[in-house]
Amino acid sequence: MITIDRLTKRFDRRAVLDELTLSIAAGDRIALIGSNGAGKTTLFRCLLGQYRHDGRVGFDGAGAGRRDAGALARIAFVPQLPPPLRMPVGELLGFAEKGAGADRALMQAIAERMGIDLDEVKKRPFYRLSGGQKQKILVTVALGRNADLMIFDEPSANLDPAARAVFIDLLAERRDASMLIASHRLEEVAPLVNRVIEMDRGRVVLDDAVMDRLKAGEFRRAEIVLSAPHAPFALALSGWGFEANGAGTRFTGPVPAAETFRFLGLLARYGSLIESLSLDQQPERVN
Ligand SMILES: Nc1ncnc2c1ncn2[C@@H]1O[C@H](COP(=O)(O)OP(=O)(O)OP(=O)(O)O)[C@@H](O)[C@H]1O
Repeated sequence: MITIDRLTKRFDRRAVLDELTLSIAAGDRIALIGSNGAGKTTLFRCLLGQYRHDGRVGFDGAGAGRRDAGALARIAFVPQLPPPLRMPVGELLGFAEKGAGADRALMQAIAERMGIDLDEVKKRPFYRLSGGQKQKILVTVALGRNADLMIFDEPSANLDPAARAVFIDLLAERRDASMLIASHRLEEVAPLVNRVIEMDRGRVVLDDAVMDRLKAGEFRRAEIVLSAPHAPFALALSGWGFEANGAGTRFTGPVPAAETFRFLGLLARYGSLIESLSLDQQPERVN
């Protein structure tokens, strides 16, 4: 669907994307991870034709390097920072409907589930809404139509926990859609994706089509060594059925293969305590 070939973007001569090469196929549901400043947003902006760049971005193999309006219209994008739109929300929804083929009834239903009343906010200028309300409207617009690819840049950052859970459900209901989701909460988006791409300093450092390989009923054996005992960590791991040594510094146990990312997401919270971690590559069956 999209082929990115040696994409380089410089700001003030500094390469923020550095010969990045990647292809995205229909049906890919990608979690894009990487530390602050890794280049995720810049990649999206290049994909969407908002930045000039070196290298090529091709859609559907048609004239690599060319992006016509038609190709871009097939992408729904929810930015990390909502644009400062002065137009009333009702007008924005009208544009989505008439200009981008969004379905009014579907948007209404999505907004309701996200916990925002469209009738109540339709007269208000978009930029006057709260951060979470803006995000809910942008998600409503993005999910209110049948885009070929949905790109979300930290979509749940401003959402309250209830809306975040609904948002994840809404995405899970679109199992067949292609998605590219930048998130610092891998554990949250892991159940939605079939591919994880990690960026570091403008390059792809990991590209793993993992989830489809993971079969229900397979486990990986993990061993974690801490620099010091830590009661909250021990409690969290006991919930996963892990055993601890007497000193409370070495933990071993099974990780359901399909939950690998959720498990690693949990460990990430205790990163500074972890001295070593091993996770068997070969899944084993536990009866
Ligand atoms: N318009 C710009 N002008 C100059 N530098 C920029 C511009 N936009 C981004 N950068 C720089 O490019 C680098 C990558 O930024 P980018 O927003 O793509 O990172 P990111 O991976 O999305 O980060 P985060 O996880 O914090 O959202 C950063 O060092 C940032 O300061």
